[in-house]
Amino acid sequence: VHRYLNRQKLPAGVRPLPGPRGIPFIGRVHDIPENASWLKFYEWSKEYGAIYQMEIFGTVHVWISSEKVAHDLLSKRALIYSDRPTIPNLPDNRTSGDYLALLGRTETWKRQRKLCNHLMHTSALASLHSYPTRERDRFLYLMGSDPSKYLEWIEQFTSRTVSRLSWGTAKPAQILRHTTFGLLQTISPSGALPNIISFLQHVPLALSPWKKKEAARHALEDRLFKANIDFVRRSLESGRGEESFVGTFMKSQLPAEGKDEKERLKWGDQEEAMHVVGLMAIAGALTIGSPIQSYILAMCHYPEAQKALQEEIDRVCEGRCPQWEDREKLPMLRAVVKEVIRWRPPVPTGIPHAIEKDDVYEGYLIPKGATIHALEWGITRDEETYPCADEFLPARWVDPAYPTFKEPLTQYPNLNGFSQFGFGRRTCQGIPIVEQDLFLSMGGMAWAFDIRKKVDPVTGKFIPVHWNDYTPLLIAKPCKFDFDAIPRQEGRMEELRQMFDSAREEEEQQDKAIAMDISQFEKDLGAEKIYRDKACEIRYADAAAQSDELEQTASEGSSTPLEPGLELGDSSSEADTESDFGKESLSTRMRVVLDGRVEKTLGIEPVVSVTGVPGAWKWA
Ligand code: HEM
Repeated sequence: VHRYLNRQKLPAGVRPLPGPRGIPFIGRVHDIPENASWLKFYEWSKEYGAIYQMEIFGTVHVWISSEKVAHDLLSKRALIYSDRPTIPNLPDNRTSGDYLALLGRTETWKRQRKLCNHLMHTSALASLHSYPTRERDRFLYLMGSDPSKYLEWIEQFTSRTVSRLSWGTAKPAQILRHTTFGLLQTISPSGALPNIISFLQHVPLALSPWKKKEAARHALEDRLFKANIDFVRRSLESGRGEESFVGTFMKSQLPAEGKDEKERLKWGDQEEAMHVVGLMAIAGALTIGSPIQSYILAMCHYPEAQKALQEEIDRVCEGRCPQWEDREKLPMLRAVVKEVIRWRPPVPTGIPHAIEKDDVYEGYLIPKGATIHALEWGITRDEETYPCADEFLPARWVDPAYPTFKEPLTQYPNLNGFSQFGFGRRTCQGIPIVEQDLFLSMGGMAWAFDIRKKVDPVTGKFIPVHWNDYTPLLIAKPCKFDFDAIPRQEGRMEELRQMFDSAREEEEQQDKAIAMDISQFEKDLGAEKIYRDKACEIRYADAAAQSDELEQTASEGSSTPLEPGLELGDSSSEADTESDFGKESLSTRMRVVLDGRVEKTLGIEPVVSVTGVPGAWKWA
């Protein structure tokens, strides 16, 4: 009926957009695959064109697979294309002010966007950039110690870095991971049924498993953000705290001589800053792991690209690990960063916009209220802009033979204005963080390791690595695969260990000055999860110190002494990664090993008593 009435209203010469015809009422929901839906949307673009529409449960969805069309509409006509659709599983997303990226085009959104921009530029680029470097140093050593746990190390790297940037401490990182991956499920089309069958949003709380789960998750997130704000306030009062986004906000609120009162209060109140910084932390914890994982996947399939990158790093850095200050001299590293994002877009279906008024584009009607998707996957497959689009080809950014080449190479390629960060007034505000985290982590891995497919010890052949199996949520990440990360030179692990130790010492010094107490969250996640981060660190540091001994004991079989340290149950090592979120089976097995004997098998309670407050851990 909706379609029929709309057709009656079309002015002369205006047609509805082409697209796959749907079944009455449900539309086209039946043949959207649960996995890699972007491939299906892209396939339809081949049939119906760079802009087409389809209906799902009465809502018109418009899919755009061309950068030009996306710019024509989302950037040039931003006045009417900058709203966000309602997310059925989070129906107050447009008004509540909790998540800036999901807010409708309201005054709250405008104010929050300005604050986010202000915080990013006043603090991230100035004094905070030692955090990503320190966390990168820590990450490289953990990767080298046990590459099979790469998902855990990457998630620790991204969530710890963004926690430190946001609140000046890495302590909230584990809980942030937990609440953030829950939010991703809440908002993803394939994460919760009401997002597809939208009338399910009207099921009352008492009967809706999705609403109950989201309410519990949100309550935990709220407590975490309040505790973080409280910690930053105490840090500032004590004069011993570290720099952070929230710290920058609080300082801007302080009255000072000569400071105009209107200027002082223009960024909104503390509650609002809490949500803006919270969203920045959520975005950082959610997204940056995707390209880091895709980098490893690319290196498994393109060893020659890895060689070219290593050649540049070795030549420019003369044997040392690349630093952020080297960026002008490392165009190939910047090209690899950009190409990873193009090759495997982290947000392949884009974050949808909503249109506020009927519009006509090249004779086609785009109806008011439609959900508009810039299909990032499709945009990156455009052969005119990206010849051999399916290939991982960093040279396209630094070789004049390709259409994407741009000079000067001291500045380009970079991520500013890249289609993969969206369009118009809603473009991503996290690019400075993304650029730095990826430059440091990918550059560090290329310097430290040869990444390659694992060799099967029986057949002597490479174990196959998938080409394009990705997780189905809004932020897509490669499904787990096996690979080797082999230190490139003798002594490199020792160098990594020293970098790790110095990062850890620095953090311990900071914690000694003032540490955040996260014990109030033990009952929410279990102490094991919260403190695992610290425990892994100690275990791996100890393990490396005795690497010779370890090699020996491994060859001697099970009767040999165990190495000292804290052992975590196998399933716990990845229990909090995105793919495992929501599974209730948390391993609580922890063993303390001293003098080669199991001293104690610990559950949640004893762990607390052994570790004490985080930061006060002492290995006896
Ligand atoms: C690889 C990492 C990332 C990718 C690929 C990415 C991509 C995107 C995309 C596609 C959008 C939607 C743009 C649109 O609607 O047109 C977006 C929005 C946003 N991103 Fe990112 N992002 C990343 C990391 C980050 C980080 C680390 C932050 C931290 C500050 C961040 C903050 C934001 C914000 C605040 C918005 C919402 C802007 C608005 O709605 O007004 N992003 N991002």
